[in-house]
Amino acid sequence: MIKVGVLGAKGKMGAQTCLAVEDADGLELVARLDQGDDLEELAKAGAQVVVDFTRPEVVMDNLAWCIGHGINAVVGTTGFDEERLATLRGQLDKSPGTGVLIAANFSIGAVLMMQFAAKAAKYYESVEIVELHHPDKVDAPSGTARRTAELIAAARREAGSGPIPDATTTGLDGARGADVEGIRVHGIRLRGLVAHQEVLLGDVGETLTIRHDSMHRESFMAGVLLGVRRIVDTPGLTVGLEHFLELD
Ligand SMILES: NC(=O)C1=CN([C@@H]2O[C@H](COP(=O)(O)OP(=O)(O)OC[C@H]3O[C@@H](n4cnc5c(N)ncnc54)[C@H](OP(=O)(O)O)[C@@H]3O)[C@@H](O)[C@H]2O)C=CC1
Ligand SMILES: O=C(O)C1=N[C@H](C(=O)O)C[C@H](O)C1
Repeated sequence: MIKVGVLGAKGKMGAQTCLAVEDADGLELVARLDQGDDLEELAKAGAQVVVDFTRPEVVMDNLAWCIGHGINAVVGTTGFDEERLATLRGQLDKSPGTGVLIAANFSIGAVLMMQFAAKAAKYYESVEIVELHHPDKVDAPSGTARRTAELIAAARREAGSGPIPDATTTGLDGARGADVEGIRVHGIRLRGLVAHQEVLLGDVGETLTIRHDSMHRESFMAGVLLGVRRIVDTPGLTVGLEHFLELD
């Protein structure tokens, strides 16, 4: 049995994760912590893996504590950039044997959407991302959109693609979305939505749209459970659930 603790257990994703872990073979839910709870409870409960679905502003402190205590972590919380990842690598170097998985999105379909978009990106002159979420989301752009843009930008750099055409010289602030490594990302917040994303690619005479929709938070749970099962044998930092899916 793998002993699992959940951070952010009263939140939307944390609560769903507790249900999934309780139902899963080979996993035991030993701690549910939320805002104001003492992280020491995780150690007292013997947690081997902590799943973090909290907030971008607290996740780094949570991870420093987990790594310092040699507890593996599966992280869905957003807000990761290269600087944060480098900090984690440095902490993990001092705690050999401990593993951390950072996954912008645990839905298998969303992982595929990101991979397909990165693969398609070099064939099209234009590419933009539209992410659509529930209005209670605190961060924008979404972690998924940011990661998708980074993957697309890397693929285009590798292929030697030119700049994306855009003749805009005047406009209102925000009208062309956020710029993530040269890729435009647009955010929609709408009651009724959960988590959705479109990657639009265009070239002369044609467009390709790659869209993924999470209609329920259960869509993330297969990926979370896979992450929990794999991270106990995967020391160091893993960025992206694709590394635990045999995609090639
Ligand atoms: N990777 C993925 O597949 C997915 C990632 N996410 C990401 O996960 C994160 C959480 O999303 P969601 O569940 O919707 O958000 P919620 O706001 O519903 O839940 C977050 C929970 O964490 C609690 N919390 C805040 N600070 C701490 C702390 N220091 N220790 C423990 N708990 C704390 C919050 O309490 P309080 O409300 O009192 O602050 C709240 O209960 C977001 O960053 C979101 O983008 C979401 C869906 C899928
Ligand atoms: O806050 C959410 O809901 C989600 N957050 C993640 C993100 O920012 O990409 C994953 C998914 O989009 C749902």
